[in-house]
Amino acid sequence: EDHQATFQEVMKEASPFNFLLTKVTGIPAEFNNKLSVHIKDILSVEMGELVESAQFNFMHDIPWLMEQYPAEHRSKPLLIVHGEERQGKVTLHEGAQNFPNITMCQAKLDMIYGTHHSKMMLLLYTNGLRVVIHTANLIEQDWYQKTQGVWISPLFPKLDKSQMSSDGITGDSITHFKKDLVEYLTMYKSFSLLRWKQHILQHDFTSAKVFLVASVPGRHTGESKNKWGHMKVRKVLGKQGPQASFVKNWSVAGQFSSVGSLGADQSKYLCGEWLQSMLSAKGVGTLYAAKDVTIKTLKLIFPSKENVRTSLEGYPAGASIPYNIQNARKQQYFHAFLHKWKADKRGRSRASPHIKTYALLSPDSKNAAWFMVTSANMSKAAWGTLEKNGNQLMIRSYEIGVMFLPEYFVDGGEQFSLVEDQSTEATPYFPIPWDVPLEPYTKADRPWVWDIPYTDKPDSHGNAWIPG
Ligand SMILES: CNc1ccc(C(=O)O)c(C(=O)O)c1
Repeated sequence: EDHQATFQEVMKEASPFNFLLTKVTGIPAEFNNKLSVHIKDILSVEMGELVESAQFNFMHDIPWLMEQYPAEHRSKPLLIVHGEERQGKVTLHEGAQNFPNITMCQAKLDMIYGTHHSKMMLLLYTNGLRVVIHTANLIEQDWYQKTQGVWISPLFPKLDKSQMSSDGITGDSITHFKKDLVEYLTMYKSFSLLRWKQHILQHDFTSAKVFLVASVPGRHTGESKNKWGHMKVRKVLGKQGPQASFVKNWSVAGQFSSVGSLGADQSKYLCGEWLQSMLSAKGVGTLYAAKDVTIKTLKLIFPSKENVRTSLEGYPAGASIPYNIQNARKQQYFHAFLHKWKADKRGRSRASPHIKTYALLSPDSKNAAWFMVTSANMSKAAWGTLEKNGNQLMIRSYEIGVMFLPEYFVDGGEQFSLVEDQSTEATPYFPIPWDVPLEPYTKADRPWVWDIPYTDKPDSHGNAWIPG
């Protein structure tokens, strides 16, 4: 229907998961009315009267970003948290020079090839604080015709002084979201984020039902090894995840928009380390030994060349899917796990995915034991790689995401339904972005690779792709 859902209606419908997709230009209105938001909705006065905000991201078009705030919010203090250096930093500061309300925070990138990839908004209102964790850069192109994910926290009310304790963290939830977010911000060792750490400490996060899954650059050892990247996932799933007996022959789904170098064969990193964390469960360490992993155990969703060619943007969508031929050539084994991007249910099969999501799927793909939306692509830089005989987790980039576990939304909950009309009170429907069952690549399909030419078939705008 063409009725434009108000943002309050959208947020009501989104509860309790508050996991939405960005609106897409050029698809039928019904798909933009259902669990969809634009950045202007997130920053609107309807969400609260803004006092100040912080925008963590990889790419910031500051004049465009300022336009997304309503006029009455454009003079409020805004902290831009970025990882730009050298000329990139100069260009970013130039974009901010006309806005006296803007302060810059350059995240330290001590590990070579690391990026400040985290995408998060901290929104302080007169009546509380909200956290938004998402997957879109702060540039118009990322909010136009792509599939992007957005988690919008509940409004966290201010703690009154009596509830504050001098030591430790008050007003946290059983998922320790507040404590983990404070620890994440602390890792920046930045004075401007100290202010935001205080704001967070002063608010009541007891309604936060998600787990924070983040990455910070460094070589993490001891207890810190399990605080970040895929080892955080391993810890959460091992302690609070599904019962191993319940998910014995379930499959890990991984959906992402870029791929790093994963090593010479699957038994090393992909199945030997990363998947071992994703397959973790209560009761046993992990569900499968690397040698037992088959294409039934690991289902990866990554745009094929055809997905990109026929997308709303055409081949230029591929400029945001930086999988290079050098890595693709070295890891042909990876392509055996690949499935097409398909999102008919959400009207987004042609909205090229920039979202990154992960899940544990039942054998019939009708249920999930957990779901994650994050900035982290399929790479060692993002998730970390174990070194020193497994005693150290080396991470290059900042990443941030949230994980949904059923029992934190439904008492005794064990699974989410992925099929809306088969959901029940005990098995609530979780609005995943992509279609199930997943569709494997055909023999003719190839993963999108961004640095080779495609002149055989024109894209949806009649153009070829000839990288510079
Ligand atoms: C090297 N830089 C990037 C690589 C991949 C991505 C992605 O999210 O897929 C992004 C980004 O868009 O933040 C940057």
